[in-house]
Amino acid sequence: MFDYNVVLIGFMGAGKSTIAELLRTGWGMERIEMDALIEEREGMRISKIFETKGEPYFRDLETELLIELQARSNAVISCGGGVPMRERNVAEMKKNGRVVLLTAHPETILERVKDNHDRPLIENNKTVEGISALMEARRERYMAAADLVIETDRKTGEEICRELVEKLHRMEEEASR
Ligand SMILES: Nc1ncnc2c1ncn2[C@@H]1O[C@H](COP(=O)(O)OP(=O)(O)O)[C@@H](O)[C@H]1O
Ligand SMILES: O=C(O)C1=C[C@@H](OP(=O)(O)O)[C@@H](O)[C@H](O)C1
Ligand SMILES: [Mg+2]
Repeated sequence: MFDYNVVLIGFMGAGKSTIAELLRTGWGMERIEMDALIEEREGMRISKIFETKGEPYFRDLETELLIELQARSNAVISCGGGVPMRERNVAEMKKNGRVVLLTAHPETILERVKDNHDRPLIENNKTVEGISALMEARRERYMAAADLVIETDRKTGEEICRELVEKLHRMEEEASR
């Protein structure tokens, strides 16, 4: 469908993994889930990697994986929420990808993540205030990395996918004019 990768970024719970799966099933794109690949290779859940090896170790794995993924195309790459915080990572994802930022308000995020316990960075402060603070700290880098921004509050996954595909096609048309 695309001759590049679609790279999904955004805060935890913005819907990156969900939208990647829908683009796989509904649009036939190959789905690459960075967190799942890292878990598989390390033989450990993300929370266990943070606990036993530390966050910097995990961040290095993310960078190595992104570099490796540049060999792909027409894949949807679902990043972990922290990936765009490293400038090097953003440079990598832009080499062969269009970067799509999914956003949602902290209240929506809290509702979506409250019953999941595999997000170590928010596990100890799962409140609107805690989520807002981390979101604010990340906003600037997220926006700087994005080629396209899609708000996800009160939209279904299918609606978000349709909007994403339409906007990317429109971007291509405009670029080719
Ligand atoms: N548009 C949406 N509307 C309602 N719930 C959603 C939506 N997108 C994702 N979710 C739910 O929110 C939770 C987190 O989504 P996920 O795709 O894992 O986010 P991310 O990968 O960005 O952390 C999941 O339970 C998912 O089913
Ligand atoms: O925002 C982050 O720093 C993280 C987000 C998580 O992925 P999701 O965004 O898919 O929850 C996961 O990579 C890890 O817990 C760190
Ligand atoms: Mg995810």
